[in-house]
Amino acid sequence: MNFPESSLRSIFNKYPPPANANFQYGTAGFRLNATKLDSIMISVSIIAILRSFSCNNKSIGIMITASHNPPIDNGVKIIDPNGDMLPQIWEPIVTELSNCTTFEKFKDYLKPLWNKYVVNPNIKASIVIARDTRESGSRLLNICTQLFDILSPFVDYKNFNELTTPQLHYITRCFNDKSFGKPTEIGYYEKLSNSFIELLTINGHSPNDITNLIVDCANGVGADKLKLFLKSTSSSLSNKFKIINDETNIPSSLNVNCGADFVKTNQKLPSGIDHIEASNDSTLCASFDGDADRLVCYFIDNTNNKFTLLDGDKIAILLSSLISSLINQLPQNNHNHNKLSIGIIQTAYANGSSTNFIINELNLPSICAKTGVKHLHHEALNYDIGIYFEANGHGTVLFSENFHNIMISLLNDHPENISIKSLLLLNDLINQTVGDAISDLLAVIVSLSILKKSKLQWSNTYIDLPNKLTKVIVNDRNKFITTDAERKLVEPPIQKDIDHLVSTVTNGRSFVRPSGTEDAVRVYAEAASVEECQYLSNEVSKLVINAS
Ligand SMILES: CC(=O)N[C@H]1[C@@H](OP(=O)(O)O)O[C@H](CO)[C@@H](O)[C@@H]1O
Ligand SMILES: [Mg+2]
Repeated sequence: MNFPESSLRSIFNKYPPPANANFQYGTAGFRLNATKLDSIMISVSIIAILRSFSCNNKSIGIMITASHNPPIDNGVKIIDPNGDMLPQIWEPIVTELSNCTTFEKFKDYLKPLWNKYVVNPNIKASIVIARDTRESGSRLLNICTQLFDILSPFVDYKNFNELTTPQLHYITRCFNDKSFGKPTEIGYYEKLSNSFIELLTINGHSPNDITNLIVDCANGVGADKLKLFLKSTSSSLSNKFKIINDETNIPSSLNVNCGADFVKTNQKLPSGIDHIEASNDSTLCASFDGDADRLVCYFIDNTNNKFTLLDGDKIAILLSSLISSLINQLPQNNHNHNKLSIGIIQTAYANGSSTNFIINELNLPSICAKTGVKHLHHEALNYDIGIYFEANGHGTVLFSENFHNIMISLLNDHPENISIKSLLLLNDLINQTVGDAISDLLAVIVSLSILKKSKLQWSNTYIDLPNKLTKVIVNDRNKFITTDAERKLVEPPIQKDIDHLVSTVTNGRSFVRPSGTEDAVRVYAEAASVEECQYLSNEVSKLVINAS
């Protein structure tokens, strides 16, 4: 009998769940007001231990963050051994355990799971844990480590303290696959730096001739980590970066009037960047979110004095253009690369113009996945090169083993070929586990350099259709049921009415779905003109309100 009942009872009683607990492990794990998370940390830590046992004692990650949410919130999510999200079948298990309000219920639910997975208690589970810079982070992390300490016969853990979310995803994967990289923060910087500098060099560039950058770090963990990255790499690179909103010592400033979500939602400069700076032809502005897994770029267009956003869709197109161009330049005497499949994964929130560009100009397949990066990631795994981005700036490029094998065999025959080498280096530069603001920004810089594109040319690749995203508060968002990658409503029965409204405007598109992270329903509308888009958005919102 190895179930550690008395240890669990003591920690459960120290951090009991509220009597009315109704928690849900959602799109981004648990995310709520930080004062409500104590008991959740216990459930998450135990499930992470069980998940490790169920994966032959591989290391599992626990990341404590609430990304772009306000400073008073926090959250926690579990990272699987290969660096991606906890598989969906485990989500209801974490949810159920977190909602056991008495120790008896908790024990009754947990014990069979424990007995199922902890079959060889002589081999320990392995956990890696980190947090962002939120004020509540160290207290919440300490609850997890208290649990690991009292369960020390069953679990080993390594506490990394502050990391960005993608750094912990990367490190979790490294713990389980030594060939992926060194499982340390320094190892992460080395991998990025070496591949970035070499990519520039072999393509005839140097860090001296890249664009100047102003990076808004949302006053979050990305600020400290970007500085450490720049310190660890060649000094001329740091001359190109101006880091702003880096006040990680003022936790109340996190994501306030700054960061990727603020810039994307408000379509304006964050605080800390003035209009003149952002108008400078030789400067590109970028924003991370609070845990540095999202990136958006932007500038003021001098030709019309307008704020110009380069969002996740534009980043996906830029990276796809580079990858397509490198693939087209591969040596022709070996046809293996014709077998490489490339897919671009978007969600319904991708601007219609970007989808048209992918299909008609890049001649690549565009796949629509459900909202939430785990869905996009999953789809991207179906391709040799799977490029996925949410419009809000979360995304990455996944390179398959087949891709790697083909490149290595091509390199054998053509050891000096720059396109082959560049593709292999991109595989190292771009975080293979999850969207990563630092890595994505470096990939953007490299793409602009190699493709010899200015930010204006990048922005003019295609012109976004006017679009509007609205939040509608309803009594019960769970009444809204969707199908077709969330593009159509099954319930309530208003899809026909939405279709009719869409048909009354030029190039119209609109869909309604319940948010997975907020208690609201989201209405998206796009059309050929701002007026038609506004009209469509208003009318569909009215339908939603009347139907709820
Ligand atoms: C329209 C939108 O931006 N939705 C966001 C938001 O999800 P919702 O389910 O829409 O609340 O938060 C998710 C987690 O951060 C992110 O993956 C997603 O893109
Ligand atoms: Mg984030």
